Amino acid sequence: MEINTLKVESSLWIGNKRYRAALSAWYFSWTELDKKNREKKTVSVRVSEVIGVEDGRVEIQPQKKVEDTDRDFTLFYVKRSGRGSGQGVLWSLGRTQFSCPSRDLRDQWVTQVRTALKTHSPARPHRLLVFINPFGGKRRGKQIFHSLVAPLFELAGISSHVVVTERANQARDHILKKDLTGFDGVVCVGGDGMFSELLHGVIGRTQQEAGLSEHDPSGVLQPCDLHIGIIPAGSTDCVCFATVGVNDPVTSALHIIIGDSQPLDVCAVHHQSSLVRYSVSLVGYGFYGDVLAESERHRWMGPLRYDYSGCMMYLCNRSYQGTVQFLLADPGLSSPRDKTRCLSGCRVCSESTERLFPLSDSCSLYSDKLSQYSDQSEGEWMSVSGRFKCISLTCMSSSCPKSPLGLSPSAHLADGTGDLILVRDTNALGFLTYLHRHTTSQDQFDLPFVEVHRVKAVKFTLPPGEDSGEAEKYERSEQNTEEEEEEAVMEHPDKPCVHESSKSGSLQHLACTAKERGAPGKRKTSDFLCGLCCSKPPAVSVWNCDGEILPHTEISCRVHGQLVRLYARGIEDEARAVGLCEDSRDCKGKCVLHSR
Ligand SMILES: CCCCCCCCCCCCC/C=C/[C@@H](O)[C@H](CO)NC(=O)CCCCCCCCCCCCCCC
Ligand SMILES: Nc1ncnc2c1ncn2[C@@H]1O[C@H](COP(=O)(O)OP(=O)(O)OP(=O)(O)O)[C@@H](O)[C@H]1O
Ligand SMILES: [Ca+2]
Repeated sequence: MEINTLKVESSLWIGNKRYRAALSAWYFSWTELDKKNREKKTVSVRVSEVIGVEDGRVEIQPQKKVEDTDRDFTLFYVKRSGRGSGQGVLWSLGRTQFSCPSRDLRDQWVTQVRTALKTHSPARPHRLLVFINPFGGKRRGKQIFHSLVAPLFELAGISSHVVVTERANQARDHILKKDLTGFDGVVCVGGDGMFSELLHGVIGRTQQEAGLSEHDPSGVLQPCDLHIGIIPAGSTDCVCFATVGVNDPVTSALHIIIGDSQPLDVCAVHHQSSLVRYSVSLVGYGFYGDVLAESERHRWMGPLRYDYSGCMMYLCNRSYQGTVQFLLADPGLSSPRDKTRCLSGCRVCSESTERLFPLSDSCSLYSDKLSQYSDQSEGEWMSVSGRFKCISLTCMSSSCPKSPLGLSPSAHLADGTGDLILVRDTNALGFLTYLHRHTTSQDQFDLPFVEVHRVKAVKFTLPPGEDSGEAEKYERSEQNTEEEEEEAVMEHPDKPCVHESSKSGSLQHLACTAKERGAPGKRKTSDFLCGLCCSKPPAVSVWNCDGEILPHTEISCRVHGQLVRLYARGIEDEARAVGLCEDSRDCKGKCVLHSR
């Protein structure tokens, strides 16, 4: 065996085939040799993607089995196994058992691989704090963690402290208040709601420790060092999907183990001078707010509640008035319609890191954390007023299984901006076309009633005279439906349904009079839709903030570039990962991911 600081090399056997194996700072590779010592196929594994090495012949799936033979060792590593249902690459645990000519050589290989991991893959977590929501998604969080993730963490030598939550906000409060010494990161097993708890905990804790207030709408926030990992086990899993490209627990566990690090923009939502919530995905008013509010009444349906409520709210054909003001991002850097995708190693995001943290270097990324806003001129505020089907602000693409390219397919995970999508009032067919384009590769912004802007900040105000009775008012108007309906029948039996008289209402099948609809108590199930839609539609909607309803209508939002870091690497371009596409921008559309 040849050993020097950078290279280890020897002959090894896999089954009855002979190989020349080599370990360098970057790769562990093995090349098959024929009887005449001619080289055949080579397999290379990046050292950064080695999960672990064990003495003997070891299996961990479906159960751990160890055959402690003297001359063997087993290498575990990341194996790319196709594209799954998303845009990214599914990872699984690769395993190869090597036989050495002597025990001594076996021990040297094991020691050298472990040394290479420590030296050349130093950002891996050693200790993690894991929160499992036993009720998220299909209620499989505990099973997913214990059967799929824990064995991988154990193999990689990661110790995890597991908290199975007993109430909402327990994970957030734990991070805000408990001693976190020794933890390299926090992990949630659940959906976007659980991620949001960790996000609020980590940002809040970091600001507390830095002595900064979260309430100043124009204040600077301290970027967070504690990494967040997501093991997807929720209903939408949008954050996982948009940052990894698939929602697969094993893929996410492997990204956590190898210590991948993906910075993420965060939007802070304020009402007057207080912080309301943070968002990384959707801050949405109108349709998406209504869908969420409606879905909360049907939690028992599980993940299907969104489809059901989506159909209901679509049929209600509502729109809302308001004024949206926004601060444009530098159009010279990128555009929401430039047809690019933010992929692993994205140039726009890397250049943003340099711009946001100008004095940073690889050793101290946040050495000048607060300088990011010092030279930033605010720019000019633009304003758009009118009636909207929906208003969406998204800091990332917000791709998810329902919409594989997302709300804004060219949005960037870490460029310090968000995409503001304004969908003006239109007829039902127009809005259906807009929604449907989220499920195909057709451009959803190429519609006359849709506009999209890349922004740094947004403000929303209601029309003058429309008092901002806030979200409770919306709730009341929804709850009072039955009483109001009863009154309508008694007082105005022939009053037409709002859709019948509505200018844009193409939902003629819903047109009916109050008398035809009948009093709520006597209504047939088939009348339910009319009950939902034909009561006086609320003049004010609610804001959906990453799946939570906000308690205020008039809000201001500001994007904080790269405020948190996830154990992820962005969406891997499969072609690039296997060496077909070296540059995500220069593949000339030949690879699958850039052919859109
Ligand atoms: C004709 C088919 C149209 C399909 C349209 C699909 C559009 C899908 C767009 C998904 C956008 C997800 C944005 C991410 C939001 C997350 O931060 C948040 C937290 O998890 N999720 C939700 O708020 C949960 C929000 C979930 C929204 C689901 C909306 C479903 C709409 C279905 C409309 C069907 C109309 C059919 C008419 C006959
Ligand atoms: N033990 C618990 N009991 C009740 N609620 C909880 C508990 N633990 C966490 N929660 C809350 O449940 C909400 C939903 O959880 P989660 O995001 O994991 O699953 P989900 O139903 O799939 O939601 P999403 O649609 O956001 O993906 C979260 O907002 C979280 O605060
Ligand atoms: Ca962004």
